[in-house]
Amino acid sequence: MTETRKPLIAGNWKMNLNHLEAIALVQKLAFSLTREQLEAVETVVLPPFVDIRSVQTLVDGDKLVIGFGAQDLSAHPSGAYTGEIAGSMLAKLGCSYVAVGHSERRQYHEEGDELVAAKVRQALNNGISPILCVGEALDVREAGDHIAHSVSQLIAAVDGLTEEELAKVVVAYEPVWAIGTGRTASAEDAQEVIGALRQALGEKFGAVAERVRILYGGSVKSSNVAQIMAKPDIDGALVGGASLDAEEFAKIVRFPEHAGA
Ligand SMILES: O=C(CO)COP(=O)(O)O
Repeated sequence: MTETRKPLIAGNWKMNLNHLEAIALVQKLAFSLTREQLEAVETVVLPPFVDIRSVQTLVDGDKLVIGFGAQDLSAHPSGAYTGEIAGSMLAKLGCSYVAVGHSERRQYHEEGDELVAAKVRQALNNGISPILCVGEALDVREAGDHIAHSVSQLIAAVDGLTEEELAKVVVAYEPVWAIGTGRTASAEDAQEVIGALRQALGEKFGAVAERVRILYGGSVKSSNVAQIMAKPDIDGALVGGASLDAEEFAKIVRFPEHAGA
């Protein structure tokens, strides 16, 4: 974390919580966090598509300083793509962010680098910041190729963007072996890869790389977030399981207050 990039804590709910449960969670979150805390740390939820309209109504109605977005979007602008959701539809709902290239999409829906790049393009074309997820599986890490693998996923997805577009991208380093396993990467391991990601962006795009926020994701909890956030290149967290509990998620957002952690 550095003074120049605002910390971002985003909760990826995955396929959990219906729209009523979504309202309840966001309300609890709003009660648990002060305006100062929400202004110090940008706080975002990524609910399932069907919850977004309800979350939008609550956030707008109560003027909450909580952002929201989606977990995926179509690579196409509109048309005969049954079951898909266009970036323009998400923009109309007030989404500020959309996760792109999450390892669960790459793994279970066979999303490759080309498709991920097209989704990044669609997000930016609609004024939405993609949260671009990259990260290696266990076999890749054991082979010592985790940096090359993650850098390659990143560069493939941002190739061709302008500096101005890149500045709107949020990157999330999520090692697959740390997702939902309770096995968090050490803060040093996360910094190693995230530092390399920023360096690769710097080599390709120049100084704008210093403005790109790069998050860590994988078993982040209130008990480990402060150590992770203490690293210079880590600007926030993409939180899965722990974001489904309002009190725990609020504790994560309050990481600057975790004394001496
Ligand atoms: O995949 C993740 C967030 O996108 C991380 O999930 P967990 O926090 O449940 O490990």
